[in-house]
Amino acid sequence: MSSVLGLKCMKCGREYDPSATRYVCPTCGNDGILEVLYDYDRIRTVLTTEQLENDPDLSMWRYLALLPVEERPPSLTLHIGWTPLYASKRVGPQLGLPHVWFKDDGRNPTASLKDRASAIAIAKAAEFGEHIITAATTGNAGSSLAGLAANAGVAAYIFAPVSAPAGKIAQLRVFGSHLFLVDGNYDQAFDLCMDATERFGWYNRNTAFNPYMVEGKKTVALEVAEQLRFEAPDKVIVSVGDGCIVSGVAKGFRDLLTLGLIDHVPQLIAVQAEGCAPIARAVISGEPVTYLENPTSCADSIVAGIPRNHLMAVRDIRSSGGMAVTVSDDEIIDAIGFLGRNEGIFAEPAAAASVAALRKLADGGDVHQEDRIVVLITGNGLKDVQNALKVKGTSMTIPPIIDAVEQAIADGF
Ligand SMILES: Cc1ncc(COP(=O)(O)O)c(C=O)c1O
Ligand SMILES: N[C@@H](CCOP(=O)(O)O)C(=O)O
Repeated sequence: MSSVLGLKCMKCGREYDPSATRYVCPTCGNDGILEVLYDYDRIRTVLTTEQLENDPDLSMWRYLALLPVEERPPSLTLHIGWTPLYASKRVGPQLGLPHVWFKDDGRNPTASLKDRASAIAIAKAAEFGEHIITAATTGNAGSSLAGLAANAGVAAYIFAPVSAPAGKIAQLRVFGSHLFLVDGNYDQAFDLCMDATERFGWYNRNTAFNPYMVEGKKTVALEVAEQLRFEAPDKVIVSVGDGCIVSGVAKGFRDLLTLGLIDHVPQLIAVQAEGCAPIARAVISGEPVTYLENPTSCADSIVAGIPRNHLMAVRDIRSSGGMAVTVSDDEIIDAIGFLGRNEGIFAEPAAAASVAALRKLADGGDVHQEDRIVVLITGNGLKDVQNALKVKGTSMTIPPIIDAVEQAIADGF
């Protein structure tokens, strides 16, 4: 049985019955993003540390009591969540930070954190009796929905910019989605997807518009807390595009605080690329978000000039006592190699942006030796090999002759 009490508009505060309202606040429109309200008194009786310790289900569904679904969708058998939280072996120590962890969400079935939200989309579509689900995407949300839809046996209609990285487009094709490659950017693909949804009546997974996506994304925070034995970290570094993951992380920690399972919400450090930083700039300046018409960055996943969840994201970053950082494309590419060769973790550019931020914060004295810091690795590097190849590695081309190897080694290779 779901513990959802209702949906509350973050703008006007009106509350709605989830059986009558599916998406945004009917009064405030698209700015009226709805937040899911829970019966925490009931959840407190079923979600305890003892219950979790004895739960053999090592996936996101171990937190079912804190999710807005009736049941784990029987049709969805892919393993989602409970991704590794690695204590940093060399990156943290090299930066003078002995307490750093990487949460490797690239280990999800379609290789990004987005699977957590898509799983909830599959579950809600089943509850509503919908068989076609749609999403706009820079590549990850769409390939995630496509993969999970293929597993669950429902259809996915996806709108992605034609410039999306080849690995993500390959996933979208392989998973059999109905793929519209939009000759425009992500923001335009989003608007088109919304128009199409209205015309064709599909179930809409789109960020912010669908109030349940944040709930799926929050499971990453629930896992981090449990993996740290409910000693919440001091800081969590999150790369930000539309601002839905960062709000999910905030919601997850807030839920645990309300349940008395942790004693504080970590400071959220939002990271954006210099070429697309509307949320970061708003957090830094204290001004409202200004949209960008031509955002650019190699970190395609966080290129959202019109961040759809900005109101909630800015609120959540500020109320956590957090901050925002911007990083350049060069710093991002460099961070892919820094993380890869020091930890053996392969991050796509948007995910490596968090590592670039950690480095910048350490260099600037904005994080400290005693800080317990979790860095979210939100997507796997194999999704974007073209950018990964910009990392300077140690390779040389040789003829297939042993003497060539000997010579190379003698030369110090
Ligand atoms: C790998 C990766 N990192 C970070 C983000 C940013 O998430 P959000 O758009 O919810 O801020 C995304 C997608 O949006 C992503 O795919
Ligand atoms: N960058 C995102 C855009 C939308 O993601 P969502 O999960 O917030 O809908 C992507 O990965 O496609």
